[in-house]
Amino acid sequence: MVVSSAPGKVYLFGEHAVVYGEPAVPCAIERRATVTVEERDDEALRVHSTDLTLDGFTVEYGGQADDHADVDVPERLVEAAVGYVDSAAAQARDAADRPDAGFDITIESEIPLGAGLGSSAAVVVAGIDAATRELGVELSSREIAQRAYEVEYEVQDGQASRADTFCSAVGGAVRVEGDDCQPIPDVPTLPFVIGYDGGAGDTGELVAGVRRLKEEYPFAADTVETIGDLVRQGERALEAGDLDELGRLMNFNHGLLEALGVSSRSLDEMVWAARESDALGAKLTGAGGGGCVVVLDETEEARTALSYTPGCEETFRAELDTDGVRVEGR
Ligand SMILES: Nc1ncnc2c1ncn2[C@@H]1O[C@H](COP(=O)(O)OP(=O)(O)OP(=O)(O)O)[C@@H](O)[C@H]1O
Ligand SMILES: C[C@@](O)(CCO)CC(=O)[O-]
Ligand SMILES: [Mg+2]
Repeated sequence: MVVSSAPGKVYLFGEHAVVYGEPAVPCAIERRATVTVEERDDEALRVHSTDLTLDGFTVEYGGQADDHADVDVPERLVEAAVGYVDSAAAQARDAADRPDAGFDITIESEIPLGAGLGSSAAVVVAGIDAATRELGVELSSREIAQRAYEVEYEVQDGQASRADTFCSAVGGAVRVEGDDCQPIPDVPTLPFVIGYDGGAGDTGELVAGVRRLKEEYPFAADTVETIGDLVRQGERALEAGDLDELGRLMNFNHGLLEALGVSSRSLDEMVWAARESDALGAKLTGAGGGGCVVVLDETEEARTALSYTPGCEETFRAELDTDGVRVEGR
């Protein structure tokens, strides 16, 4: 039995545009998905997730068994979850050259689902790490990132960047532009506050929506390029440790994401509440459509303002996590 964990992330800048080759800067946060993997005697896969909803679910298929046991959550959610886990298991079998290996997989995650904090990438990265180790193979974090990217690419219908998976695998703040993925050394302390509206967006659908908009309106394609310019400027601010400028650029980035149609009323309300509390900057994070905003604020004011915002269900501080994927136990 092997237990591995991997962090979720927020985007300082650049989500969506990164899918089209522009640079992006995601930062790993101290909220983790933990995946326990135990090899089985048969070829089946049994997936148990304790927190997909309050009650969780168990599903077993392949081999002898092919049933959905204790399914107390919508079938659609179970199918989406199984898509990622199934594909992560296939990557582990491939890496270990054990095409017939079966697994019992248990997922425990502190990362809200579909909320822009990279739950899918964290589950896949931790899952590949634990399953390969269980089969006696140790991959580097870059190899895990590559395989996890292949999973997201497959499940998101060929529309995924390397950003979430690379960030979750290596931890810290990273820069991703096309195939080029690099850790960013010496980042200043980034006082992140997260506001969560309790909702979710479907990453695959939101990415497809931006693609359609880009095809229909040339100025939407220009907006994507503008986000790339903004990210390059943001990288200079990050290097200089200029938090005021980072905040201004986050606000600008939110406006551009809003123009691309991936914000929502509750995300906008949280962004405005944070701005009015004099936070340095605020934007949605991840695919959007609902879920989380990330706020840069050194005080507790933004958090208080968010907690009084009708659409906001939960707030928390998010410290940068310098650890990527790691083994928690055997
Ligand atoms: N605890 C979990 N157990 C099982 N599957 C999970 C779990 N957490 C996430 N997933 C899988 O990841 C999917 C959510 O991924 P999606 O990419 O839509 O959102 P996200 O990764 O949370 O946000 P974003 O990609 O915007 O950062 C879920 O539908 C499910 O398939
Ligand atoms: C929207 C997106 O840019 C980030 C989702 O967290 C999609 C991706 O990079 O694959
Ligand atoms: Mg995701």
